[in-house]
Amino acid sequence: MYVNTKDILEKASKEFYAVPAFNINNLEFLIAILEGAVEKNAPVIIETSEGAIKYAGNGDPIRGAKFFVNLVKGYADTLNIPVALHLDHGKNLEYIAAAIKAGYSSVMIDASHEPFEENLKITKEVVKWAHAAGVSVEAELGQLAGIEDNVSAEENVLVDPQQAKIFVEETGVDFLAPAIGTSHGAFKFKGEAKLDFERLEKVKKLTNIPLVLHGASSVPAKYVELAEKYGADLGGAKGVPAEEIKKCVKLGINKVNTDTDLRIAFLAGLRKNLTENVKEFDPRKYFKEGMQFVKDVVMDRLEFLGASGKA
Ligand SMILES: O=C(COP(=O)(O)O)N(O)CCCOP(=O)(O)O
Ligand SMILES: [Zn+2]
Repeated sequence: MYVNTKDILEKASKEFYAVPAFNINNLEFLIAILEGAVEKNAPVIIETSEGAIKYAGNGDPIRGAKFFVNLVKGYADTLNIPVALHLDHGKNLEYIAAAIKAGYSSVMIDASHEPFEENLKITKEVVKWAHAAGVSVEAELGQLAGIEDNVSAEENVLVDPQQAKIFVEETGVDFLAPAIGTSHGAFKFKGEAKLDFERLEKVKKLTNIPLVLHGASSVPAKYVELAEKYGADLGGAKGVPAEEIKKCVKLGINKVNTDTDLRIAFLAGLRKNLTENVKEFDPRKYFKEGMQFVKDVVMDRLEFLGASGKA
């Protein structure tokens, strides 16, 4: 069933587990994610960035947002697990408006690149707007480095826990993404993973709302190696070890953003399938292996985050 993200996350926050938020850009990832969540009897959050909405709507935010609401809501309403649809890294008010209007469960207003006061002001506005439409809101404090399509920043700026307390009180935001050292994409960390657990613990104590971990892909070696075996070049790919993510969940992370892991798993399956079936030209066949690998990553993540059986 199609639900509000806040309902999923408040339950997770109370019971100290986390729910993965998986990014999609197409039908195949959505099917693989939802079927994995059904198999694990788990709640799941589907999220689309502005880049995904632009891609699905061929540049038109209203078309792209409506496309995803109809696709996700249509599929979710036939299932007995809670499914929410979230706008990830909303920066452009046109996209945020399109998502709210189309019927997204929640939106992220990402004004983390702005000075604190400006981020607070913009977030407060969006919260008023979204809440009036029954839509919950995520915001970000501090900045993640790293690069994905539309989401990039030069360097990490870690969250200030005292600022987080003021920010949550003043804006009424429903869940918060504190930057604690992760980064987007497949090439995280120069050396060893370094997450600021102390800072995270302080933010949870001072805000007491569901928290979000961005840049949380683990970049599993098995899929990197398989993709490279069939011609990909992912040299130096490195993610967040699962154990570090589990520690973050214990300290109050309840939404875990995962995009890169699905991309690499799908890439490995697609490259393998196309190489081994040179005569195949039916996408319903040559996408299957990549979809299965995505489903495997989804089920593994639901398990280790403690979301399995929580539907
Ligand atoms: O936090 C994450 C994903 O982190 P990951 O790269 O570690 O999976 N996200 O918010 C996903 C951002 C995707 O943006 P785009 O569609 O523009 O490429
Ligand atoms: Zn992110």
